[in-house]
Amino acid sequence: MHANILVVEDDDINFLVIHKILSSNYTVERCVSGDDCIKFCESKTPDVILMDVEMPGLDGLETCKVLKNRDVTKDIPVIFVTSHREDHEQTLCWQAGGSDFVIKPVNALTLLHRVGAQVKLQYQYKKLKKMVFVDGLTQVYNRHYLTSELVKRLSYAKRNGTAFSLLMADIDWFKKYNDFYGHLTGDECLKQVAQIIETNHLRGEDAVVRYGGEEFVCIMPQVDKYGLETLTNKLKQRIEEAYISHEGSPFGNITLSIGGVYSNSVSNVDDEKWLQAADEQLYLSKQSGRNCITIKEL
Ligand SMILES: Nc1nc2c(ncn2[C@@H]2O[C@H](COP(=O)(O)OP(=O)(O)OP(=O)(O)O)[C@@H](O)[C@H]2O)c(=O)[nH]1
Repeated sequence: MHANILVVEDDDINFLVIHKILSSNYTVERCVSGDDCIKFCESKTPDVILMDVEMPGLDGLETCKVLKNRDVTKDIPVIFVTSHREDHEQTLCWQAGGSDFVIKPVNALTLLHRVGAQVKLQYQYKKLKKMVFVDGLTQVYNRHYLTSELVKRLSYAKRNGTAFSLLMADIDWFKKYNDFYGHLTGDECLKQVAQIIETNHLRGEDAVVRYGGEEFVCIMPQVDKYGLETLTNKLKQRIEEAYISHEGSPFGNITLSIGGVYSNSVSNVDDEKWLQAADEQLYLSKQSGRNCITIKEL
């Protein structure tokens, strides 16, 4: 099972030993301090972290506590690497939120088994999460995901003073499409549209959600007004260029009406307000004749 392992270790020799043991089974990356590790996890999500307990600056226990307090990193299992064997030291590892620990000097087989167990658990956890949060027909996220993620993502953007955008897109005249082509072809059309929307979002942190029958929501952390305008225009164009024939529509092909809201520096973390504002913009697009985009600042 392939996985990315982050080793947080300030000592070169210790790192080389761990790297030698793990690198034939996993991709191994390194951070040399607690702060380095926290920064690393803001842009990447390792499957498992191997954390040295004793490091200058933020030690391994404190670093683990920070990771466990953040929504985006709290589910990454942390295995401590410690030279302490005392009961009290072991208790501290569990209390900091560690999933396991190995004693230095590390035994190669023990390390491989401990890491392997966490990788397997993480793989099963991700699979289960996908089943709960992914829409069966289109394979994009479902509404449960939006309910659980949107507030978290908005809070994160507010804490960091970053931009955020959200768009709501609805297929035009879709009832007529179903009436003309039948429900099964309608399902295929939904799958194709979902695919086009998803490939329009290349950043891993963007998320595409099937919000209703023929309605999709995209959440886009760190996307400002300019980014939202670019992405929505590109999406409208991509749907048009897919030329999905729609005899019941005055446009002759499948089109989208799009409503978008953005904040260049998030202050409002009320998810309902964001969705309602995007819905209002979508309504304006429908009112303006469909196949168009309406955007507003929140
Ligand atoms: N094939 C298929 N159709 C669906 C699914 N979910 C919802 N729909 C259909 O989507 C259609 C939505 O119709 P309306 O809400 O009237 O919207 P519309 O016809 O797209 O009209 P406008 O949005 O005003 O342009 C209904 O006919 C639903 O039955 C689905 O999973 N599969």
